[in-house]
Amino acid sequence: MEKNWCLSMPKVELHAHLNGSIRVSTLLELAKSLNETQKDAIDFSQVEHLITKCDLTLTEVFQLFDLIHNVITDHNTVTRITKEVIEDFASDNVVYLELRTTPKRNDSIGMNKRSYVDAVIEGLRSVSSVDVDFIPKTGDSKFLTNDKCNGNSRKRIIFRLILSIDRRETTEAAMETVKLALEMRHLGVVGIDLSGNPKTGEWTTYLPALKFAREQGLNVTLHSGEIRNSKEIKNMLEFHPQRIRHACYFEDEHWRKLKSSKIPVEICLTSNIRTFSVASIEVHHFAYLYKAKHPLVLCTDDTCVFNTTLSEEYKYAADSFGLGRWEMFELSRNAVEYIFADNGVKNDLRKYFNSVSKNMEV
Ligand SMILES: CNc1ncnc2c1ncn2[C@@H]1O[C@H](COP(=O)(O)O)[C@@H](O)[C@H]1O
Ligand SMILES: [Zn+2]
Repeated sequence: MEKNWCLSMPKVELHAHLNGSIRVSTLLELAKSLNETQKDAIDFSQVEHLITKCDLTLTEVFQLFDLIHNVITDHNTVTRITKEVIEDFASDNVVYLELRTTPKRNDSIGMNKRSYVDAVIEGLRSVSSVDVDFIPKTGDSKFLTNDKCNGNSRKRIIFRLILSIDRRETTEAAMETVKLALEMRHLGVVGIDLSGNPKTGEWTTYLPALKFAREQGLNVTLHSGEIRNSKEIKNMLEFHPQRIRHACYFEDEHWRKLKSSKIPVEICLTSNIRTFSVASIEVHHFAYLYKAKHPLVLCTDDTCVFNTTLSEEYKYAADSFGLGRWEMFELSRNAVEYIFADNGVKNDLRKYFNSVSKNMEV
């Protein structure tokens, strides 16, 4: 058996935040240079400290996000980190990537939500080491079949974007994000996410925007159950989003509702363990849901913040729950059923996974 089969296996990533997935070397380089030019703008030693810390409380995770956001302030940097994040996922053999990011404003440099997302799209266009398929097409694209050009086959990745609403935002700002997502559907925006510090704000603030998104045919995914909040979890499940993330603090009533609803769960093992949202890997709900054959997708959340990759998440699950190469391949293949891209992309991916499945049998 190949040594690093989790790496060579094709994978589908459905839950990764752009700014949380910035390359560590890039973050340190940018933070250092900002610290040298504007001493008061950032505390470099704090970035270094948090980035190398093994366990981070949720409060520290959100402190780190604030530091990252202090560094990533202009369009060119947004473009650069997007390009690098895609290159990194492609090297990890991710063949379909749904990246999410919160559109931001920075009035001092004329950045608005639209220009922020334009800078992300510019990042997709600027990737040269792999082919990035982000424009939705009609019909079968056969995108993942190897295109032999002068004897060289190029690596390809299918990419779709989800726009996030941060729990610090207002109803109006959330609505602006949804309208932007609708305007940018032709550029591969497929859904809306509600994320941000779970200790902040009320999710009902965003209900009008989330309902509007759904009415207009956008997919919705919610961060739910990252902290104990029984009423919010119950109401989120009743909203019936297309996917849900975390599910750490679910109670019996929530599990029953989740299982009968068949809402797929985006599972980020390292993120849950490192933030103490789950006490230990032995009691992680992955095992419970996997046994119940509930729809599941393994994801990274924030590769930079949690110092992980999708291959490492696969290895972690395989080692922790005694799953073999074929079971992990099936987990990856099943994720195709829960992507937000259209049926054309789904069919392409199904065919692709079928074509490589014989290499995965032990
Ligand atoms: C650890 N678990 C988590 N729980 C909740 N929200 C999270 C998160 N990890 C990331 N984010 C959300 O994603 C933003 C960073 O990426 P973008 O600036 O949008 O690209 C964070 O500020 C937070 O709102
Ligand atoms: Zn997340």
